[in-house]
Amino acid sequence: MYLLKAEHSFDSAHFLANYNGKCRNIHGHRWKVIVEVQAETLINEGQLDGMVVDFGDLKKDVKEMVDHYDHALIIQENTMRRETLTYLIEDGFKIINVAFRPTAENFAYLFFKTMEKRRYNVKRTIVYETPTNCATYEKSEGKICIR
Ligand SMILES: Nc1nc2c(c(=O)[nH]1)N=C([C@H](O)[C@H](O)COP(=O)(O)OP(=O)(O)OP(=O)(O)O)CN2
Ligand SMILES: [Zn+2]
Repeated sequence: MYLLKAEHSFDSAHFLANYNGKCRNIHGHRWKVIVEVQAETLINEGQLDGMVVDFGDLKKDVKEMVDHYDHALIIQENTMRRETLTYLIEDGFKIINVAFRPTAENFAYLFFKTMEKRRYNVKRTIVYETPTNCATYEKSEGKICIR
């Protein structure tokens, strides 16, 4: 099995609503995202001969995906007063509403699914929220139950 990795980072702020601790406050991270794609065989012709996928294409797609969140305030829907949100938007802040709690786990899942939609055979995605905290999402091996 061949495994390729691409990595990109973005800076953004978030907060965890209904969290009993310091992370309930708006705070920022440099999020590091690692995407691993896999293949059993290599392409054996043309420009991509000997490759799973061109690193350049993979890196470009990972960058494009994460750049959307760069220098934004990421807010879970309905966790901020409508007026506050309106003022922030009116004052020109980059706000991204998400339907999920913005945890490393949920971002790992989101990035996994996004890369799958882009037709990559994704093995796993890893999201570092801090240099030492990361969450991984990976396809679990299908279990066959024989009775
Ligand atoms: N399983 C998860 N737990 C937490 C998440 C998460 O995404 N998944 N996120 C947070 C907060 O966003 C927080 O920013 C990170 O927590 P923490 O480890 O406290 O980060 P610090 O680097 O600030 O820790 P210090 O050791 O105090 O420096 C919380 N939990
Ligand atoms: Zn955080």
